[in-house]
Amino acid sequence: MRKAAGSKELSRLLPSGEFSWYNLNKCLFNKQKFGERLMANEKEKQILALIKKNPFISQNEIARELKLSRSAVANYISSLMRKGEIVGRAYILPRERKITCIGGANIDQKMYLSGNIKWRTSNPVRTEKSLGGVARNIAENLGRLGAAVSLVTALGNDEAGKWLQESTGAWADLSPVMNISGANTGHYTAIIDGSGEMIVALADMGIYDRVAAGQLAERWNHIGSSSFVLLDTNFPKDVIQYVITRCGEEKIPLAVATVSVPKAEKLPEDLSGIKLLIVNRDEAEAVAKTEFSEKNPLPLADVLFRRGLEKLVVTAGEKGVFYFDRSGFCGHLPAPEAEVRDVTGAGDALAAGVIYGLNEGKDLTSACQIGLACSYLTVQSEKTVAEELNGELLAETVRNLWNDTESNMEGDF
Ligand SMILES: Nc1ncnc2c1ncn2[C@@H]1O[C@H](COP(=O)(O)OP(=O)(O)O)[C@@H](O)[C@H]1O
Ligand SMILES: O=c1[nH]cc([C@@H]2O[C@H](COP(=O)(O)O)[C@@H](O)[C@H]2O)c(=O)[nH]1
Repeated sequence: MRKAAGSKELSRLLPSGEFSWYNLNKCLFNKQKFGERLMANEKEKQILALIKKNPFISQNEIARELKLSRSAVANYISSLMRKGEIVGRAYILPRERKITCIGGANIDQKMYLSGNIKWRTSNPVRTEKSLGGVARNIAENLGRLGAAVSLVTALGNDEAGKWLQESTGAWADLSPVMNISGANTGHYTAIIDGSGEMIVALADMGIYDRVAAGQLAERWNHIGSSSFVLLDTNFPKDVIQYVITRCGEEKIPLAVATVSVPKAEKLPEDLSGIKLLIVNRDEAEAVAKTEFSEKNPLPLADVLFRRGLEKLVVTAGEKGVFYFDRSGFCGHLPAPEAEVRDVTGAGDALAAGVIYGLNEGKDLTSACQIGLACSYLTVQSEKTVAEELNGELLAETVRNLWNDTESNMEGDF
């Protein structure tokens, strides 16, 4: 028989399977220690189960799941390593240069009037269908530019979901898509007047309310290895909060595009964790609860920086973009004059271009020029994402539009 173990040695013996009567008897002399040990064993078992399920799980994730502090998790893991229950760590690969877009994928139905709308009577229109959804549009734009991109969205098991899956699969990795049974894929209906401007749009997107933070957590292996994440505000508030918190904790650059005024209001008070917020003027006012003035937009930017935001891009239709960095740098670039056919998707194209530029290491001014070039191509197309967009056309458009312009227009209001 083994030599009697002291209480310290005992703690090493207990979980390793060598649980003899002798050891147990010794334990009974120290009931309190034994009780603590059992609790520790329970936690260690739970930690082991989580690691078996996901060998890449981080200590922060374990801590969150088991409601422990990260340092307590670290202690349990050291103990498990000493006992040989964990023999080493999974290799952590460098972040891939992959952009993950999280949010909506819809079918867009656009009704084109030949002139102005006449209310309370029927108006003749021409109807077109195309693929939409802010996160999906941004993913397709990025894919067309040649970026490695993936899309985390929610699709119904219907014809629309099938169409979205088949067509967007050409531009983005759709392996993290969530299929929601019994829900209709999102639909967006817009009425466009004779000048290409949207008069009103209707969003039938109840499917996004079925998305829960747990579904994002299950996909975090995929999301967490991205070099940039884009989140739109289609999903519920707690899902938005979850992505912002995790990207902040794990220092993953996160851009948020706000979708619409009602959906912009889902953003939390604390914006730390967001590297870049892309909003139009109305959405900017809704998030900041402050008036946006083109002559002096700094007070609005300042409100958002005080809430933890790092960079802000405000799109202003034909007036172009206003951009700001918490460091105090800011600028304005007008939109290139274009023959507008349909503005749908122009904001998403702009967001895609800015994210593409930042992911390529460009400064904010150059990234905004890339964004404006993308939206310039989009407003001239009836499609929500310009079909002719590719890396070469973008480079040529940027050269043609910005070659003779001073690119750094700091403080120019
Ligand atoms: N009438 C227009 N003429 C030229 N460019 C436009 C026009 N409308 C929009 N754009 C371009 O699309 C971008 C986004 O448009 P905006 O209307 O601000 O956003 P959203 O479509 O998201 O509401 C603008 O910054 C601009 O570059
Ligand atoms: O509540 C929403 N409204 C609209 C969209 C999408 O927004 C796009 C239009 O973008 P923009 O605002 O840039 O025109 C459309 O493809 C539409 O499907 C969305 O995802 N969620």
